[in-house]
Formats: sequence, C-alpha cells, structure tokens
Amino acid sequence: MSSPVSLIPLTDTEECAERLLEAAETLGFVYITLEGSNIPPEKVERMFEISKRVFASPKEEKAKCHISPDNKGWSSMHTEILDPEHQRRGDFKDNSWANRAFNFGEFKDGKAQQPLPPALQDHELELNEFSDYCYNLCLKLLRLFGMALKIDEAEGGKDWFTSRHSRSEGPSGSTLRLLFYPSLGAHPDFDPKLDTQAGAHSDYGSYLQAPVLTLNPSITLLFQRPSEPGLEILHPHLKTWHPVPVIPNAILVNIGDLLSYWTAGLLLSTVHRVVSPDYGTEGPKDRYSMAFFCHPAHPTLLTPVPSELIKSRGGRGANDAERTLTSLDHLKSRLSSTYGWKSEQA
Ligand SMILES: O=C(O)CCC(=O)C(=O)O
Ligand SMILES: [Fe+2]
Repeated sequence: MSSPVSLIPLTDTEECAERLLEAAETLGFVYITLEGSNIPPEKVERMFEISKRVFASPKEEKAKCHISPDNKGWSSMHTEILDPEHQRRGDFKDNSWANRAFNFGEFKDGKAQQPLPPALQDHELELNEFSDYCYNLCLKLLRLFGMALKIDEAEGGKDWFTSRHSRSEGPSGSTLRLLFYPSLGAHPDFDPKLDTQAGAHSDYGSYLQAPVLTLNPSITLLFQRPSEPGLEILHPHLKTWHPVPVIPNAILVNIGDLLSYWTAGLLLSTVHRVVSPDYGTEGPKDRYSMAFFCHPAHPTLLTPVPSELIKSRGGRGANDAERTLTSLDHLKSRLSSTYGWKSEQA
C-alpha cells in the first residue's frame, strides 16, 4: 500500500528543513528516519515492552493512578464496550475512544511527578530517559522549522521556537503517552468498516468529537510497530480518509493545533483517527503505540512568528495581535473542555 505520508531522512541540513516544511504545509504529517533522531532503536523496543507490561498489570493498580485533571496517569475509556452484558454498538461509533492510555507529564530530576503503578516503579529512569530523547528530537525538528521559515536572525533565527520550548523557561504540558488498543474483533457487533477505535481528531481537535485528553502540542511524535497499523488521516485537501502504513525504523511526526495556530495556519494540524484494520486471515490484533506531545513552556507568549512567510498570511491565528495567548492559556482552554466532558459522563 502506498503511503500518503512521505519519509524524510533526518539531517541537520537546509534541504531537510525545506522538505519538512513542505510536508507540514501540504499534509501536516511526515515520517522521519529513526536514524538521525538520536533515539537508539532498542530504546523504542524497550518502551514497547514496558508499555505491554503496564497495560497487562492488574486494573486495581492502574486505577490508583487514574488520569488527573492535568492529564497525568491512566485512562481507560469505555472499557465497558468489552463487557458483553453492557455493550452497545454506539459505544465505539464516531465519538468514542476504545483505547487505554498512560500519560506521563514532565519528570523532575529523573522522578515522575505523579503516582506510578507497581509495574512501572522499576522503570522510572527509563521512562524519563525516553521522554528526554523525544523532547530533544522535538527541539531538533523545531530548529529545522525555524530554519525553513527563515525566522529573522535578530529575533533568534532558527532557535526562535526552541528557546520557547526550553525547560529553562518553565514547566510545560509536554506529555509522553503509552497507548493500547485492544482488539475489538471478537465483539459480535464490531464492524471494522464502520467502527473506529479512536475518534477523529486533530492534536487538540474538537473535544466533542474526540474526548481524549490530548492537550495542545506544537508537534507530536508517534511510534508504531509494523505489524500493528490502524492510523488514518483525513487528507486536508481531498477530504478523504487515507490509511497511513507503518514504516519500520521511522517516526511519524504531526503538527499540533498550537503550532498551526502560531504559524497562522501555514503548518497544518490534520485530523486523524485509529481504526481496526482488516487483517484478513491473520485475525484481529491488538495495537500498541506511543506518542510524545511537545508543548512550549507555559509562560510562552504566542506572539506572531517573525518570518516573512508567516507575516504574509495576514491576521490569522497568532498573527491576530488582539489575541495574544500564552501557551498555558491554550492548555487551560483545553482542560476546561476536559472538565466539561467529565461532568457530562458522570
Ligand atoms: O495511536 C495512534 O496511532 C494515534 C494516537 C493519537 O493520535 C493521539 O494520542 O493523539
Ligand atoms: Fe492524535
């Protein structure tokens, strides 16, 4: 199957920067090679092993780390859909995420700032290390975007975005998320053609469509395994759904709503979802994936990006000087939606 998403070898060159920008402007999604990312392949594999262990651990242990209003911890939405007594097809249609997730906020001095279940307690250092790898890769990508956007040197040039994502500027909403989509194939009402495992959303998205606690990142990294596909994107121009085949030894990068807003819509935040693919004779399969959502430091003012390319887009998004928000303002607007959603469920 051909991929709508191109694969770009990751290097520190202008050519790579230009290609990344072109992909971000046309599709909002791009694969980059793991080589050049500074993330050793065995570290990715190891995280998948840890992820498997945590999702397989007793529910009562995970429940003690239930997702907090600031988006840290374990969430298991609509678990009842796997309970034959209470299943209704509507539960996994359109609006529902049938996945489980474990979110880690920022670590401090190698320590998680949230309760961890016993299955994770021996892995705190590895989780911290992996989240650092992801953060550093995001800085590298943000530097390349700064380069391609030809940000005014006097204003910070290619480091304009990275300085605003620096941990020295304060805490941020950056989150490492482990995801597990148990196979729904065994359910009598489940129709892979109609039922999605993860509702359509952009990374922020419409909360009503996708009640998942994804906040409002500038960029997202997604790690997937070749035998466990399922992601689809809504093509921004064709408005049709396209499966995104998994490319081995590559990381999927997508632009989040915050960066799209910041760049006055030049970079696209594309709607995506996870479906249960038709595995043919192989039968249904579980899917594990891992995402890292990179956010600017909370106090960052989302002022217009000093780039001619962005200025020429007029008063859209952050170019609209009437509405200078901080990164935290964006996050808060998202969190209030979270509370709204929770109270509706109660
Ligand atoms: O699991 C996936 O492939 C997608 C996850 C995702 O889009 C998200 O968590 O925002
Ligand atoms: Fe997403």
